[in-house]
Amino acid sequence: LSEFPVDRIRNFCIIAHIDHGKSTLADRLLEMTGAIAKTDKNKQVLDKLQVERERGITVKAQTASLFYTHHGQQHLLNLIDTPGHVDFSYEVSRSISACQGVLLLVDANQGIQAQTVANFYLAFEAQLTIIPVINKIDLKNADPERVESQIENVFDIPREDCIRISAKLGTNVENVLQAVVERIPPPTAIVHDPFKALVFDSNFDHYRGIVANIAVFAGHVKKGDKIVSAHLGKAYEVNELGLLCPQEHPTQKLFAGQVGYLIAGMKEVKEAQIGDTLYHQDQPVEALPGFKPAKAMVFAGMYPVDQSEYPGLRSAIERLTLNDSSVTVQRDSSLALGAGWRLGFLGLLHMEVFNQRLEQEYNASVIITAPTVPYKAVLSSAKLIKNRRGIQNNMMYVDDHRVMMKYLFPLNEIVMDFYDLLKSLSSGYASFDYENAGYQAADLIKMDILLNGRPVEELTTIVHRARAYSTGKAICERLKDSIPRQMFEIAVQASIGSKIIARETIKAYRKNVLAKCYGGDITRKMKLLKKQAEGKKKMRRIGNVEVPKDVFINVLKRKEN
Ligand SMILES: Nc1nc2c(ncn2[C@@H]2O[C@H](COP(=O)(O)OP(=O)(O)OP(=O)(O)O)[C@@H](O)[C@H]2O)c(=O)[nH]1
Repeated sequence: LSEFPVDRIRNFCIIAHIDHGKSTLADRLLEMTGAIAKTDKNKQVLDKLQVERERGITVKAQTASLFYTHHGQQHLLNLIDTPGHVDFSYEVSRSISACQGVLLLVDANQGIQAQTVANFYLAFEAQLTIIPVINKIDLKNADPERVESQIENVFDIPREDCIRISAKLGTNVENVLQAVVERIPPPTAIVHDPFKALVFDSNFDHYRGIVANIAVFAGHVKKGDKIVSAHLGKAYEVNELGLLCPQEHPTQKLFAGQVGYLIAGMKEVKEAQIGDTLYHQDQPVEALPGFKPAKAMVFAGMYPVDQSEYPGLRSAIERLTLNDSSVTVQRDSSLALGAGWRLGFLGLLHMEVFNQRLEQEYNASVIITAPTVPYKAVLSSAKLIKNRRGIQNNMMYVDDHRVMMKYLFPLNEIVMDFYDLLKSLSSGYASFDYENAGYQAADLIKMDILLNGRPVEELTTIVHRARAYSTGKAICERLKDSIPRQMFEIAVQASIGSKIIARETIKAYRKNVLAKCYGGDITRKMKLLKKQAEGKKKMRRIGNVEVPKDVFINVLKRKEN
């Protein structure tokens, strides 16, 4: 690929509420531009991570360069697929910074939802061209008329701008490609200026070191060039670069306006900061503004199951945070668990996904403590919504049937399971998004959970005084259900200071794994014992009690009717 005329380049992403069909539309766009073969097996091709495939959600933004001929002229369209879940909105804002336009995708049946609004404002504030696309018009209950009215009401975009499609069947998807070329402006990149690129994503490859995804804002870069990263001022030689189609496609050069990948002998995670600027060694440029650091909302301790695994886990966490820079990491240590880290996440799903990626991509086994939210402490010594200490702030009608309400909530009330509950109470109709509203004074106390008298650090929580008894009781009951019976009786207690406020008992029981091996087959015996020992690795010892490690998260999820 030689230099591509900048006026025939378009950088865009698809933004939408979760499940409105971004990844499916991306599949169709890839097929129609020949980036991937057209088969019925193309399902969410850009969702490459194992966790994405298992959960059916997009976690990481992915990039693909597509070639599309419009009025006889070849255009280069750089598509960035973005995640829809509220916990991953940081990825959305990063993607947007490399684009000039967005496809705002709305489900023809569900209409505008919480993340549709949040993502719209991200794009709107960045002054991008917004193309409204109404998806799933093939559904029996599709009501594109109504969704167009919502788009007019809420976003002030004329209904004539909307494109009605079915990403699943491919209906009208060609019109989307045309609109991308016709409505979105090309990047304002200048090919003759000195090279300047934004690192908008990076990941660690076991064989090649750090692979940075870059958007070239000016000039060009080629193999063998000496480049500098503005953040550390360190120089590197470019070993490889190319386009993402969506597979890596090595090229000789990358030019202004293009988006691609670059490998330049960066070995350490801190060398490829997301938001960093790259330039030629002999032609320094002013660094780009970079990104606002993501604000962690949920914190949890993370420890190796065995302290000997500490160094391995440290490098796994470092490499994974390179690919997910919204996670904050601080070293921490605990009497019971040894050396570890305190990690900050954007939400609970984010934390679970991070944990799963550590296990799947880095083969790491970790103990994660119960998540907490930040509190500011002063030391001296209605439904669902009323239950969660919510205060209504404002309300706006999206159309006759839908209302958007804003509430002020204590973060700890919504972090664990509010989203799941809201969904089930409203049969899936309600949707939810949040932003930080600052600290507020509240009557909070510290509650400990004890197993046979030993406090379980990971389950210590801060609760509202009025809710201490019911929460303590519920946690004890859930612990009783989730801790397997052991050879002795276990007392499960909740306490405030020295006062016990709830108690459950787990009866004794002996699990003899050898019971089924009648005779003396020693290898079989060893196998079973080894299996049991491996099972125990997933356990954490508190005093003499073995606790399965997933208990720590599950126990704190509330179940309300
Ligand atoms: N009937 C119908 N179903 C569709 C259409 N487009 C997508 N879907 C379905 O909607 C579901 C969600 O689609 P995805 O493409 O995974 O949605 P997404 O917005 O990428 O979801 P996240 O990446 O998790 O945010 C899948 O089951 C798709 O098959 C469509 O045009 N018609």
